[in-house]
Amino acid sequence: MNGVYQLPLERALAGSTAPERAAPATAAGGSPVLLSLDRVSVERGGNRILEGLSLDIRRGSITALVGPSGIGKSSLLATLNGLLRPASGTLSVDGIGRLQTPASLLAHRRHSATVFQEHALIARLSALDNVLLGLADRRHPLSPLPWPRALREQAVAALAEVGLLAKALSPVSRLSGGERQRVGIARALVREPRLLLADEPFASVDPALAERLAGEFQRLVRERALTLVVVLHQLDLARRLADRIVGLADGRIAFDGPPARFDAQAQARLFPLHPAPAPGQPQ
Ligand SMILES: Nc1ncnc2c1ncn2[C@@H]1O[C@H](COP(=O)(O)OP(=O)(O)OP(=O)(O)O)[C@@H](O)[C@H]1O
Repeated sequence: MNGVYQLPLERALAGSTAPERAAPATAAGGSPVLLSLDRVSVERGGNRILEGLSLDIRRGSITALVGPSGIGKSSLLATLNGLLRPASGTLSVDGIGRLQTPASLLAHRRHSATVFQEHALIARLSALDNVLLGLADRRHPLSPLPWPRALREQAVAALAEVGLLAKALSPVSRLSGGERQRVGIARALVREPRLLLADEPFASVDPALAERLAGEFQRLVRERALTLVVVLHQLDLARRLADRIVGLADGRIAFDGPPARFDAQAQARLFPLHPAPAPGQPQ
């Protein structure tokens, strides 16, 4: 019998398996820096796409990365995750230092998790098994054994956290778009990351659900003392969700400030081909 079906779901329902929460983060402005980019340049396919980016990301903050399609937002996210090595410049992480050695990269990646636009789930596997994949680096890659009980309980707790416990054993192919996105979020949360990266996490859900999920991200950041960097195309949502907006244009940071300062002019500078709508018009 697959170990999945022996799960102590009742315990999770009673909340007894929920991991201990860290203390809530303090206000973003006064929090220590978690991650620091110093004159980072990034190349893809031999082309330089980001040039000399310097950026401090504070603990407990929510940063929205915005900018035209193809400008390098996903590449910047992959750089923050340590998946993409800068062509020049340095990335430093609190408690680890400069990410220069394989060991420092591994330590950073262990504390990071990414939510992807297309969920990157395996449709034939259950929601629970997909969440467990988020813990793939916590056991031997060739292990033929069922997942250890402690990891399965962690996965159940992560599904409970996003309100999907009832669908834990359903194949992902039978879940709605919003439910799949929740599985993707649970798969990131199960890693108990301190840095959560999200690449257009609301791209395939309707506007009402996007609002709700954005609210859940805010709650998770607050309750789990997470730091969130999220790539968003929906600018209105970026304004409501984030406490800081970083806009990319021409390979550089063209805007960096609170949502209140991301006005129509700032928006028009980032998106010159798409003039800002008149006040009251949808974006
Ligand atoms: N694996 C890759 N190999 C080569 N070039 C790539 C690769 N991935 C992305 N690029 C190129 O790097 C540039 C930046 O891409 P990236 O996906 O980071 O942009 P983006 O701002 O996230 O775009 P979008 O908003 O459309 O998702 C683009 O010109 C893209 O074609």
